[in-house]
Amino acid sequence: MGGHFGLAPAGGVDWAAGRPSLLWFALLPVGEPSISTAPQQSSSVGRAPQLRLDLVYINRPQQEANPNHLLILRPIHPILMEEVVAAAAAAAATAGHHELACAGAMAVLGVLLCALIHAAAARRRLRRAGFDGPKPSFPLGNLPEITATLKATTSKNTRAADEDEDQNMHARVFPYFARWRASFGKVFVYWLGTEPFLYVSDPEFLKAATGGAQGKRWGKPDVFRRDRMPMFGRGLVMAEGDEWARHRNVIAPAFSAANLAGMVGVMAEATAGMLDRWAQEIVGGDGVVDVERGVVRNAAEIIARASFGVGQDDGALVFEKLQAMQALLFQSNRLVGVPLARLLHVRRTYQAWRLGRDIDALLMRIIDARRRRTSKGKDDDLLSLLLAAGSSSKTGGKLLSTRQLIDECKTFFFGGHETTALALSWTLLLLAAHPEWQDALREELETTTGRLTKMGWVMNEVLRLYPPSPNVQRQALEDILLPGGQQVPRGTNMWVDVVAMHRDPALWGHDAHLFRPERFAADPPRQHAHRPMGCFLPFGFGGRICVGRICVGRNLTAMEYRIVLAMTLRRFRLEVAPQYRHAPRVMLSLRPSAGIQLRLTPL
Ligand code: HEM
Repeated sequence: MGGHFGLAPAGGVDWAAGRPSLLWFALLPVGEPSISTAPQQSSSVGRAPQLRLDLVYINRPQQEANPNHLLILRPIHPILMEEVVAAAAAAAATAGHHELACAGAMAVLGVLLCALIHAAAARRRLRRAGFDGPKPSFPLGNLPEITATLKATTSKNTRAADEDEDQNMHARVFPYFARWRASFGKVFVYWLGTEPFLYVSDPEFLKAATGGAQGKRWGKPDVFRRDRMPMFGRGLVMAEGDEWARHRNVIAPAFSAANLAGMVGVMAEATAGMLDRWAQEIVGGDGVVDVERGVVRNAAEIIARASFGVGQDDGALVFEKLQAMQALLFQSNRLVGVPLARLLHVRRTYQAWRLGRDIDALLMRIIDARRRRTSKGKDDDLLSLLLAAGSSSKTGGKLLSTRQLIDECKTFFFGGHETTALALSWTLLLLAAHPEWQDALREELETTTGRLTKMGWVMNEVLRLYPPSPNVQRQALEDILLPGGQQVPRGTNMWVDVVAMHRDPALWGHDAHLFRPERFAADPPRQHAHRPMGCFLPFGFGGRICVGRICVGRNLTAMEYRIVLAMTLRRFRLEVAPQYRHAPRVMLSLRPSAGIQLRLTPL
């Protein structure tokens, strides 16, 4: 893909005169003397070196009287080309009215062409490397098949979390992957728009591709970065390289067990409130409550209070706006990877941007207020711990900037509450369907003062069957050579199908679909001889894992899980309500899309 490509109006049409027809444009190689001589004027627009778009006005010697405008496009990554469109529009805004329209049309065409060239080249490289997969179309890739298969599956909700009915959970939440897996195996390539994704549900392949030194060759996919920017900013989830390592070093100690102990009170108080509301709700009724709604709301409140406090300053308002943003972003059914698809969601993007701006301003006020009073040591939330950590000698005195602190607060909120809430919600459902495990956990709570072993097994088993993060993604930062000789080209995304791996009978046995927490007693997932490493990935893998040598979220999740579950089991007996419909669905997370209705009987 060396050199440039030029877009020039064919047939001598002078589009600068305001009568361009997009169909007339032809792709011409630039660099031939007859075309690229004597540029009269050149404007380079774009914000980063790889985003260069040169609008070059040339005079062909043989067409002195009819100057053509030539747009030179460097073959850059198509996702970045959306930036180019924005930049081109900005540049064109300084020109006359019709020039604006022409520049816009040229830019759109340029983006599409660039994406087409890029996708075709990537497809060739992947096929050469031996990766097969369903045939994509341009510019949607395999999205039409994904949408059609999903539509055909959604009506098949079953009544309860009965294991036999749930045997095909993977095919229910990822019907397209199940179908392609049957044709192409556990590793194949599919396309979201013009973005190639290496689908992986084979732990051996995953280990070969990302284990050891290979791990550093993978980053977070660009294609999701922009979509998730309003949620995570440039916080830990999205940061890369040295910046990521620095953030992680500052943040990790704030999540230590000792620091989190100060949050037990917050968790217990919020949970008591939730249980009181449930107790009131069932008085005089049929005893049925949608526990998922309550648990999600409770977890959001806990993480907001634990992160930046909601009882003072503008905390409550930030919490409200973060929730509004989450609702907004969840609605969006984006055409991921499709060039220019963002332009179809302009209103929503604008709303998210405005909410983001308000949230940032409020958080900035909170941080400023904290900076003024940290010396008094009044607050024990994560924000204060981070402010304190930044000034400690252990971190080399490196403070996170206000901007970075804002992004981390948002990251904790979006990364931390829903995952924990979903783990708890699915747990309540499975315990309601398995009263013997409710009894076992109650007994453990009565008799044990230390480690709650059985509760640990239950948590692992729930995360295996219903992983709140049903997939983990990466993008190759460079060409990656696999031990078998295959090469994954730079820029290829990887989509690790956690649900498929967690429910694969070849990895977990013929009862893989059954709720059997005791399998984690005899068989800890990372130690069993016949089970490959990396077949249990609820928190991701490698350096970016949520639960790693340096813990980020696990301590908080584990503590909240224990507190909420213990308090709930002590207060109520749980049964699956007749109105419950089992409808697990992937909406970023793996959610019970019709809620979780349980009958609660006070104990
Ligand atoms: C059951 C609960 C949770 C689950 C299932 C979960 C899952 C995950 C997953 C799958 C990843 C991506 C890992 C990868 O790319 O390999 C991740 C990363 C992350 N999680 Fe969690 N998480 C949970 C709880 C939390 C909590 C409570 C917090 C913080 C308040 C949190 C903060 C983060 C952060 C900051 C990252 C990015 C780490 C990095 O890139 O270095 N998570 N989590």
